[in-house]
Amino acid sequence: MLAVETQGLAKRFGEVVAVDAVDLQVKEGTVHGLLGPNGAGKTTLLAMLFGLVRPDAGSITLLGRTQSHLGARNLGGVAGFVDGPRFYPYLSARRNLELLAALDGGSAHTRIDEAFEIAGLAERHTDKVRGYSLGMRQRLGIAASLLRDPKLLVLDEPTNGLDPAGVRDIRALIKNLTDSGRTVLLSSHNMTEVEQLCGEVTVMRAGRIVFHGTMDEMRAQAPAPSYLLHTSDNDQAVALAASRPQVLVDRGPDRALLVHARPADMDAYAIALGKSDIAIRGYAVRQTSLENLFFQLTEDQDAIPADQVEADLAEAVA
Ligand SMILES: Nc1ncnc2c1ncn2[C@@H]1O[C@H](COP(=O)(O)OP(=O)(O)OP(=O)(O)O)[C@@H](O)[C@H]1O
Repeated sequence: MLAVETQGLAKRFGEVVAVDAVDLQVKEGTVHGLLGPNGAGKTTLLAMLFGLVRPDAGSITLLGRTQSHLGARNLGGVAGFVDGPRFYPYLSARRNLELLAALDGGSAHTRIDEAFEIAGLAERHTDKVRGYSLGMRQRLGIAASLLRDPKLLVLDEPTNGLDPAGVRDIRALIKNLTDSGRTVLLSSHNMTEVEQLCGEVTVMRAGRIVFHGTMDEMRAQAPAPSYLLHTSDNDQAVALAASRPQVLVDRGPDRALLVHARPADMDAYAIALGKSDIAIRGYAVRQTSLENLFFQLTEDQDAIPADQVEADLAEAVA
């Protein structure tokens, strides 16, 4: 059963094609990452799911109900936020949730205390939202979504702009929520975040889907990671790599070498450097293999169909 299914979904703003014939499939009970760089069309796609933006073409089915002409009216079981949650800053967090619960009706008001508890805001529920940090506002946004006891939670870049502690707290909160079997659709431009939280992923570029699959399928397609290496003798280090086809070495920034290699090949190369009396003075992962794949998928100049990208990657890996 699919929690979200779109078919041929499209939206353009004047000359800009924001979303282009997107078939998105999110399985029930999964945490699904919608990944893409700025401007890929994630927010527009999510706004269409909520009925906040009217599609030019295509259909949307949420929790088995087709939404194409119903707009925002038929969102039972669906909650979340697009483009950041919004609250009345001059009211307390509790008053904000009370107003939202009153709008939602039903049993929403009985979940207010629990929502504050889950979001880690129980101590601060009487504070005015004006005094909340960005991270607390994001958590309040998630608390507000929980009032609906949603089956499907849609979160648009919930860690955007947060400091490292804020990012950690939101990720921990999302992890907790997903343990309870909800479907979560999470948009992000951060590969590591999606890797940590999601089992499945859809990657968008310029309004189109360029990858869809499980994280394991993505890992299997990913190219080698890249490393920055500082050595005592770069010329000799480059010469040593010449006899190792699995290790590609370029000159990197700040007199570092940029090395592309699978971890086992990198280990063997590092050992060989030591045996040749070449000291390693610095060693850092520059991009993980998944980050490299993300850049490959999203940064090429010309639009390449998803099946072509996948075929190219499979060939490169083989
Ligand atoms: N209301 C609008 N009017 C005109 N253009 C828009 C509008 N909303 C989005 N766009 C354009 O549509 C494209 C997709 O934008 P969108 O915000 O959906 O991408 P995104 O992946 O969410 O990126 P970001 O992470 O920067 O929000 C961009 O080129 C954007 O400039």
